[in-house]
Amino acid sequence: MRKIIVGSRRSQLAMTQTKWVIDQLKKAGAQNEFEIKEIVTKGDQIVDVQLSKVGGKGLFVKEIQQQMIAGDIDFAVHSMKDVPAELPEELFISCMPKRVDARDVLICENDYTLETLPEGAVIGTSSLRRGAQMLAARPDFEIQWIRGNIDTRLKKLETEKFNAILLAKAGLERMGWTDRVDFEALDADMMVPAVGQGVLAIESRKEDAEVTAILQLLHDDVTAKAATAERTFLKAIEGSCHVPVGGYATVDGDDVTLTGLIASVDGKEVLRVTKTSTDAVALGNDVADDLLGRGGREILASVNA
Ligand SMILES: NCc1[nH]cc(CCC(=O)O)c1CC(=O)O
Repeated sequence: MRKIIVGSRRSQLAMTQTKWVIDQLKKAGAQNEFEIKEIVTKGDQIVDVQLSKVGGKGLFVKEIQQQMIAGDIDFAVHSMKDVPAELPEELFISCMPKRVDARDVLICENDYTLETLPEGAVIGTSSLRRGAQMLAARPDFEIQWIRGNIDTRLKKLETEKFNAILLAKAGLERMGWTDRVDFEALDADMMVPAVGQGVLAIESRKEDAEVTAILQLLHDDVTAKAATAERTFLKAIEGSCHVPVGGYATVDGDDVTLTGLIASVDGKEVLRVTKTSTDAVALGNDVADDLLGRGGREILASVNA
């Protein structure tokens, strides 16, 4: 029986996700031996810089992809959110396990809530999307950049000037920390989640039929349909990580409903479009076209200028 080598970033979240996938594969009947190979990516080495300024999310996956193409690892578990729209020719997302809660959460100091946070409260986030939507709801807030893994950010809430921080609920859940911290889940209408948030994307080589078959054990079609709509949307607007962009799809029977969002960094302009279709790809493109036509193009141009 072939031993499967699984590449993983060294971060706590990445290792937890990778171990979870291996565990689930075994529970679903995979007989193989799995070995985790830790990979330290450029993205992991850079701290305290706003990520969009140093090359963006792709930093976390590029080196993993290179090792996969070279055959040094057989698959890797990514947060879908961190996977760029375009993959290398040799690779594909062969499995998306069932999505967890896609919403963002607000974690406040001193038992504050979104309602009771004082005027001018300092909110920590590393996401332009979260910052812009927060400012749209509460223009008096001050957004401050915060980086580091989830644990580091939670510590910074205690030790630094932040009154609250914003995180993905999925990260807290996967770490098993939903009991450790008090959080307020933000409605997806008020805070449109990031494309792919809450989804795990397992990447492998297209030609590796054996690994593809094993990973199918965990694949969830509903999740894949929603992720397809969201990622088609993201690709169609050619959104970079320099622009606040969100996309969130839900599936009900054959229907997919997608909300796309483009906002200015200061949250003064927020464009949102929601549409439903049975065709996830057509829907992603349709929502993108609509948003671009309604002023999204101008926002993107002004940020990229
Ligand atoms: N940007 C980092 C990142 N990448 C994936 C998650 C966890 C959420 C997910 O899997 O979608 C997080 C943490 C966060 O955004 O709070």
